Amino acid sequence: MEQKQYKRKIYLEDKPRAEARDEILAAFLQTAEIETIPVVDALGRVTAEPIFAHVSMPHYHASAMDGIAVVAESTYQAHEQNPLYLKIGEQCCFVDTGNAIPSPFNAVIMIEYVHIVDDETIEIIEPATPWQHIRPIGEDIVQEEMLFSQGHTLRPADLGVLLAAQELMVPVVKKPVVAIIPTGNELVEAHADLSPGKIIEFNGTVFSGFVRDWGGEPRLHSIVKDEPEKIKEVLLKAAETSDIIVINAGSSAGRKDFTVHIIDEIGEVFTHGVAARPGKPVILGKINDKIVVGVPGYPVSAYLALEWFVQPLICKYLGIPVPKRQTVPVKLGRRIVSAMGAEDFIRMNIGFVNGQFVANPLTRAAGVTMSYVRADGLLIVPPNISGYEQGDTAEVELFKPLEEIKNAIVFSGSHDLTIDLLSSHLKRARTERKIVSSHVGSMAGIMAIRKGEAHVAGIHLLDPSTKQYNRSYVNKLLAGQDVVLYPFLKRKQGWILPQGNPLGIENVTDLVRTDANFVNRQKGAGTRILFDLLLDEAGLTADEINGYDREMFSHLAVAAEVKSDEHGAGLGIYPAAKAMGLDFIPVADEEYDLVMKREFYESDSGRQVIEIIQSPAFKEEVEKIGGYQVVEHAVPKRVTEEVENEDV
Ligand SMILES: Nc1nc2c(c(=O)[nH]1)N[C@H]1C(S)=C(S)[C@@H](COP(=O)(O)OP(=O)(O)OC[C@H]3O[C@@H](n4cnc5c(N)ncnc54)[C@H](O)[C@@H]3O)O[C@H]1N2
Ligand code: MOO
Repeated sequence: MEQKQYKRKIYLEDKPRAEARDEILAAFLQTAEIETIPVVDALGRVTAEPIFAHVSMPHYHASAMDGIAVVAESTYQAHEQNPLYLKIGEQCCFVDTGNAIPSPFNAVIMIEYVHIVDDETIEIIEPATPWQHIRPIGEDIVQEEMLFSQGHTLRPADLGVLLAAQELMVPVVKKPVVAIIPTGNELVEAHADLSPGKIIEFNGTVFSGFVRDWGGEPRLHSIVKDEPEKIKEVLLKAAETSDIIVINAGSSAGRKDFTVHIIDEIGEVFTHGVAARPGKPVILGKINDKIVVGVPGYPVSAYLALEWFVQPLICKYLGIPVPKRQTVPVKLGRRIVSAMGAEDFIRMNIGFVNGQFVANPLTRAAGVTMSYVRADGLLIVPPNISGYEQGDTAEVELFKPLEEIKNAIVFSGSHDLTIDLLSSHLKRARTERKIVSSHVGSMAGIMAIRKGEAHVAGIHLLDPSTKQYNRSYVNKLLAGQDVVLYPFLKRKQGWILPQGNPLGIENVTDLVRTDANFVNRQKGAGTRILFDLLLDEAGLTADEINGYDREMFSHLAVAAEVKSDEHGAGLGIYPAAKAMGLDFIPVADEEYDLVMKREFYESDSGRQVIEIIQSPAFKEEVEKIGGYQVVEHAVPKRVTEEVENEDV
């Protein structure tokens, strides 16, 4: 088949998000269909009509207590000094909670206040009032009463009410069918063999989850190749069989991004590009009166665009308001820059430190799904401001319950595998506490403690002048603060080398001798400081090292680089080498310690962290990783006292 040539679309619009949304909402004319389904299947569904009770509850006068049923008026003389004797079966009868009250009785006396004299007689010393301890007909639900109006989302207790009122079937709004079409020649199924350029298709599954959560019925199409005729065919089919169409990727300016042209050809395009980042290259249009939402390929952009445009469509169809997230004011731990003219959606970590919520941005790259997965909330920077200064207060939409955020232990500084282990041990201990960590490096971790933005920081900073780890930095940067430096781990730092060490590298001089392609760490990283010290000790300079300027931000990234290069070499921790199947030659024992404010250290959370660290189970697991040793019987030292005595 001959393929039509489409011109690349280079410039996108910057339409305000609300305007773009209102346009498609106005054009979305699907009338909701109604279906009548069994109540037992109706959880989360939206009522399509008002629902009235078929029967009352209770539908008879029922005893509310275990006891005896009496005629109230016949008990009025009963008194402590004047006990009244009633004949069982004639003047009273036994009833249990829920039993029907036989005629002519009209009150129940609880069994605790009844003295059973013999098989035929009971004695009471207090009168009963009419209808006491009786649930009259319709106490709960009256026949013909309106139980729910239309547009009500059914919750578990609502289903109980419907069954109790003998409403067995319930008319609900049919779930709008949302076609989800992943496109792209590069996409493969998750089980496929991977080669560079191949991308696992996962957006479709994420979209399906969102659609289901919002009350729609997802229909996930198999991967469609970047062939205009094929895409056209699938879109036209979807327009016949679904209420809303979502097409993924091909929304931008790439050579194969022709979705917009296709929609334009077989339908109408309202919008191509909204003033929001990420998520800008959205396409909104319609095909045969069905709204089509073209969401960008990058996952985070896609999730956001789906929430902006598909959720409101589903809610409109169901006749319910778009749910809003709870918001909370937070202090910003970092400066946030935002381009004017567009909204910025920034995923944030939020912690509760020193009585206030502190939030830090996660990466803003739209391809990093973990930034969405890890986020506690979303900061939406309006289009008319250029960002916030560090320390400013801003409102953040919450992804999680506030309580969960309040219970989080905010971990900053340099990340280490063992912190994830610590986190999982906290979970195993079934506490409500958990660790949220932002990996900012040792120096920034100390600063976070200083500014009261983190509870604990992991640090490994070698002081070249003293050749000691951590202490001098804490003394200097946290002078005058009541903090604890907790010796935590010794971890092996060493040369990370290709398998079999083809260049025969054993020390820093060998790097120069063999002209190896060194992979460095970023400035401020503990490993970088160690490397500089090794250079210095060997009397070498940075410009003698091939690759000194090639900076990676993690041990694993260094190992990954070394793995891809026969002549590569890096410095890092053993587990990174092990993870990539590389050789490792130990160079030094690095001290990875924890810094925390004394207030935290002495709090329940702090104590629990220390308890776990000192537990044999934790130590064993850490040491099993290899290259680690937990500092035995680590006793916290009072840094403050030393600080006070030191000239800093
Ligand atoms: N020259 C320009 N290039 C790009 C622009 C631009 O304005 N000018 N915009 C960038 C932005 S912003 C975004 S967002 C993306 C949007 O790209 P497309 O919608 O055209 O999508 P693709 O290029 O096909 O894919 C991008 C990327 O997304 C991932 N992806 C795609 N589909 C899936 C899927 N089903 N499951 C998982 N992941 C998926 C994948 O990593 C793709 O590489 O364009 C920028 N470029
Ligand atoms: O704006 Mo794109 O949507 O950053 O990722």
